[in-house]
Amino acid sequence: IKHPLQNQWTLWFFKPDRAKGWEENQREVIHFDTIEDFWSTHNHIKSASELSAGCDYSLFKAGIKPMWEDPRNNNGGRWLISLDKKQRSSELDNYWLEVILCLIGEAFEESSEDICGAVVNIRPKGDKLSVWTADCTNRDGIMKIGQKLKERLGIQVKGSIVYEAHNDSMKKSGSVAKFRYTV
Ligand SMILES: CN(C)c1nc(=O)c2c([nH]1)N([C@@H]1O[C@H](COP(=O)(O)OP(=O)(O)O)[C@@H](O)[C@H]1O)CN2C
Repeated sequence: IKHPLQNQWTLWFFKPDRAKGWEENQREVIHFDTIEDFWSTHNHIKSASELSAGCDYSLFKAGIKPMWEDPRNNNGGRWLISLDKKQRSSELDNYWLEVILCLIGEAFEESSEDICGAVVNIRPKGDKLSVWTADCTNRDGIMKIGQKLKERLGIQVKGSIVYEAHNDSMKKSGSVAKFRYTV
């Protein structure tokens, strides 16, 4: 038999097509809930670093859409890890896999309840990884998740990851939303 995961997950792919709306460009790729099905998916789709500019992968708990407006997301926020251009070839794919393994492996213990999903954005100005949580006021849970992410990704630099509320990201002027927490 296959080894069941604690949660069911849906992988989404975003490809920017100006002829369609943002939401229409989010496509469900596959749904999985066993370790074996995760690995077979992971091994047969393009790696994040092979995607073209403007594309995203999103891995969210089944039933949660990878967008601010989903009821499970709209009071939440995201831990944001911004990479510089040269990290695409050296670290992006390893970081993305590690983030996925934290999610499906429930690495955040009791704070795993707050996890909604994770996103990787492939962008010319620098790729981004984010982990979305359900409640931007749950400081303890958010800090536990941030600490664990830094530890698992081996990120040493203080202040290198920031937590933004989706409400701030939605309204951001320019490219930087103000952040609520950092580790
Ligand atoms: C339901 N809905 C429309 C909607 N719902 C959403 O949840 C949502 C959007 N729209 N997003 C749109 O993409 C632009 C780029 O953000 P980016 O995160 O790709 O980052 P870049 O600026 O391309 O680096 C955002 O400015 C926003 O327009 C982003 N986003 C998450």
